[in-house]
Amino acid sequence: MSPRPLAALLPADAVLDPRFAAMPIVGITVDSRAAQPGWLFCAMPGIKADGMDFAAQAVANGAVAVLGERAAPLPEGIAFAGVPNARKALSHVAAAFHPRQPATIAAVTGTSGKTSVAAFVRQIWAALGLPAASIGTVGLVAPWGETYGSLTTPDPVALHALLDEVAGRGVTHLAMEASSHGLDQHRLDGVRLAAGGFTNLSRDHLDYHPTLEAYRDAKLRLFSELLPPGAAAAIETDHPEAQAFVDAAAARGLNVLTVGEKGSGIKLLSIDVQGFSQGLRLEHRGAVHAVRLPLAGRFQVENALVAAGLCIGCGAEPAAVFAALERLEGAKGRLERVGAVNGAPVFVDYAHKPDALEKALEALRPFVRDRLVVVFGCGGDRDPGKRPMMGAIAARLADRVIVTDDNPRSEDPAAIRAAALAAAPGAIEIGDRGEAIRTAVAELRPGDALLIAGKGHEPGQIVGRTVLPFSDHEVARAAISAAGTRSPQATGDEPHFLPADTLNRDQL
Ligand SMILES: CC(=O)N[C@H]1[C@@H](OP(=O)(O)OP(=O)(O)OC[C@H]2O[C@@H](n3ccc(=O)[nH]c3=O)[C@H](O)[C@@H]2O)O[C@H](CO)[C@@H](O)[C@@H]1O[C@H](C)C(=O)N[C@@H](C)C(=O)N[C@H](CCC(=O)O)C(=O)O
Ligand SMILES: Nc1ncnc2c1ncn2[C@@H]1O[C@H](COP(=O)(O)OP(=O)(O)OP(=O)(O)O)[C@@H](O)[C@H]1O
Ligand SMILES: N[C@H](CCC[C@H](N)C(=O)O)C(=O)O
Ligand SMILES: [Mg+2]
Repeated sequence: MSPRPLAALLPADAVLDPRFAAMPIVGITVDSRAAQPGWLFCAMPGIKADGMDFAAQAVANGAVAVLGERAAPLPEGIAFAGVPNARKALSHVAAAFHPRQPATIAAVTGTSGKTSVAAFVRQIWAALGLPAASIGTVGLVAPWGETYGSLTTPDPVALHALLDEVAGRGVTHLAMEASSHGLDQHRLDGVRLAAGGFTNLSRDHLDYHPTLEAYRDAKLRLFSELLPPGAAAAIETDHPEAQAFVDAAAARGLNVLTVGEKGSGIKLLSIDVQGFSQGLRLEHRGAVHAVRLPLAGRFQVENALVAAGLCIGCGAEPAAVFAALERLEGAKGRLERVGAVNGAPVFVDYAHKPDALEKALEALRPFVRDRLVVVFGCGGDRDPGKRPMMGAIAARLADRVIVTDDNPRSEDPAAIRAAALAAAPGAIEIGDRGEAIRTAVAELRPGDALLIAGKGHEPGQIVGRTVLPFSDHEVARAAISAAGTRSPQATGDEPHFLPADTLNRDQL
């Protein structure tokens, strides 16, 4: 990056000694360990630490300026920029340092469905011939390839570097996920948003947010503070929590488009389940559109409509948007069929919270003649209240439950499993996730279906501080081929318990 004068990077409420206004800044960071000569170190008051305590280390590494909420002793010649809110200021600085952004950016929030909606919005735009990308839990997905990132909403420095890069490479349309952490920590405050979407709200992240209300308020920020008046808001209105989002959006002067059975922007008139596809009748501005959505599960209808609403809200032609829904592909690891044993399909899914697990199991039930089997676990260092709830949902909605490890992180994996097992009578326990998947696959009979939930696209398993390479896809595929070679009657791909004429094999 070319150097920028320090004053040009700072928000209007920053206080800076004018001597330093023209100081050239060649890089920015929030991590003292990453600071380099000529950089600005932004000291964040964190959850575990206060970044200002590391200002001296940043300076020792070459930082020439420090931004923060409180002054700390700094050597002569080092600039200090005082700001009232360091996280807000960081977003401003990052956006000023990496100035390019795609012209049209849509952000989606909600407890479940963000990754799916972001993928769908990107696919719809691409189908309309627009250079489109998405940023979220599965990383950056761009016309030239995919780059995995670790956060759903990257921190502002990483986020704006990415926005600048994709805009520079010709992307004009970008869909991104707005996580509650990201909204709460002002990670998106520097993003120029054209539209915002809301899917649903249920229990999640209560290890971080003190209450469900605080969690909801973080998500509301997208509509009440971040989207500029006149921007579009696509809101799924079939959930009771939706009203608060509609009210916030209306109060902000947004162009609200509600979607769903109760929606008035895109009204869902009917759903006709056709194998793993769904025939939808939709009403938009008085016209009725018939759409064959090539995805299973009621929840994917919700996601597809929010995505359509975002694209229409950003100016796309409605009929072309509805036509594009017919070619949507599910996001990686979201109710993704990875193969079949004895005709029993095996799905990898990212449900790691109660509502998502419930929706994923409900989505598969219509396709099961004998047993619905689920393998799942719960993440360590995350809201422990989710564990018994997920155990109870699995026991209620599946016929065979295997409780295994997800990402134990710093916790004792056996204690995490015990919390889920306590609410799941009849469940069996197999801690080793690979072994749990192999056991479930080996037992599959005609008429069964298997859901492997919780890790979706994740390429590793976090145990302690180590990330061990692990992929549900790879383990499941290996187990399926091992079962296939053992079982003479295995047919490979046909889930023969479904009427053949209702099948859409591409999506199975
Ligand atoms: C809980 C959480 O959100 N933490 C985020 C937060 O870190 P923090 O406030 O805890 O940082 P801290 O450890 O207290 O340190 C304070 C500051 O001192 C700095 N520091 C620290 C040590 C040092 O030697 N030198 C130094 O400069 C740190 O860089 C930091 O800026 O701010 C950091 C950037 O400023 C984020 O990288 C970090 O995300 C961590 C890695 C994380 O795991 N976040 C997850 C929970 C998260 O954000 N998840 C959401 C939701 C996912 C979803 O459900 O979809 C996401 O968007 O991914
Ligand atoms: N609209 C929805 N309602 C309920 N459950 C959903 C919905 N969409 C997806 N799910 C379930 O939640 C899981 C995660 O979906 P997705 O990755 O699209 O959501 P997300 O909001 O990005 O989640 P995360 O915050 O964990 O990244 C899916 O695998 C599926 O089980
Ligand atoms: N972004 C989510 C991902 C959870 C994934 C799940 N596999 C788990 O580890 O709980 C989180 O950090 O809470
Ligand atoms: Mg996500």
